[in-house]
Amino acid sequence: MNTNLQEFLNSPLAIGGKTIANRLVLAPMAGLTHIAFREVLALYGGYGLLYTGMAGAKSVPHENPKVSTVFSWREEELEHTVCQIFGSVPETMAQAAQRIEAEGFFGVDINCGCSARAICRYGSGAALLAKPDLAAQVVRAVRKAVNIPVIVKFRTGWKDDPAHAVSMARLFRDEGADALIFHPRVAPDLRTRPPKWEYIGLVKDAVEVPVFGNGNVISLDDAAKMLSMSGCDGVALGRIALAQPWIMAQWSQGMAPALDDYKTAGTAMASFCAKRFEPRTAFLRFMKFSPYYCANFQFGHALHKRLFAAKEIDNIIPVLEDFFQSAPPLNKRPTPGLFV
Ligand SMILES: Cc1cc2nc3c(=O)[nH]c(=O)nc-3n(C[C@H](O)[C@H](O)[C@H](O)COP(=O)(O)O)c2cc1C
Repeated sequence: MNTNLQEFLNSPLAIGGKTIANRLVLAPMAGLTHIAFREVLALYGGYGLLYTGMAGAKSVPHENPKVSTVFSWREEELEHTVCQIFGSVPETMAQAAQRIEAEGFFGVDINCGCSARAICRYGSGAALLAKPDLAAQVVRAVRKAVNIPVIVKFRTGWKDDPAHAVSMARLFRDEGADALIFHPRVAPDLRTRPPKWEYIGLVKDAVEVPVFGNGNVISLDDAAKMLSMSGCDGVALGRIALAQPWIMAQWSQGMAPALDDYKTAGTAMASFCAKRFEPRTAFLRFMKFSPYYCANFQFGHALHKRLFAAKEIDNIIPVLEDFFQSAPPLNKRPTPGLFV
């Protein structure tokens, strides 16, 4: 373990009027970074910030946290959890941000990166990168509405043009964003081509607010390379945190995972999904997590099939118990076909 890197990851960082204790952040992932998965992460710790999945700004003011699968939390995680919203109407985004502040979240994040058709169709997510004036109005309205940190997560844009990313970063900063998470891929590219980490340095150099780099960081070497290439202030981890929920504790605190941790993470995810969601939703949420988790194992495809065939959340733990009987061999890096 590189002690300088570990020290850096554990160094505090000011975001707006608040400070995070550690530079590793869970990236938002819809249907995945929900209350149950964040409880799995909390078994290990090692992070500075957690994220919800994206929540529709229109529905946030009316959400009931007791039944919502997106807008729900544990009290003890609120102070280090950011709620991400998507939308394109400045007043609606501002109202959602006010509810998020009133509930006690660390901050609010504006989604300017999601390129799914269902989101972009209404001008939200990455569609805002094609409309800088509207994006500016959205960030301005949210900034005016709340005192908590405002973060913007965004991509390069719709073309492979780093100058556009730099100008959007300046625009977000000018409108009052306290930090940025930058995923240097063009919007139409889901995750097929590698992200261009060299663009992260351009964004970092353009603004004074903290910039978190994101995209394809799987190993500690990847994190070290992204940080040294770009000088960014921290790293946001998506899929690897799903596959290995201890990864942030491993990198920042030297936790050493054993095969038992793989079993514990899977069984904890199944029981926390069962505790938080209705049985059908619990099973679907577990199955959304399953490919990333199964990507850890040499026979991951077979495990994924067995979990799917289990059909109900209550049948998941017995499948996992059986799978771990034979000390399943691990992959060095997650299987690409599952880790999508
Ligand atoms: C299934 C899935 C859902 C995602 N949902 C969101 C989302 O709700 N909001 C967002 O800003 N990014 C979302 N992302 C993008 C991730 O936050 C992250 O930018 C991307 O996965 C690249 O990081 P990684 O290589 O560390 O996974 C999602 C990614 C995945 C795989």
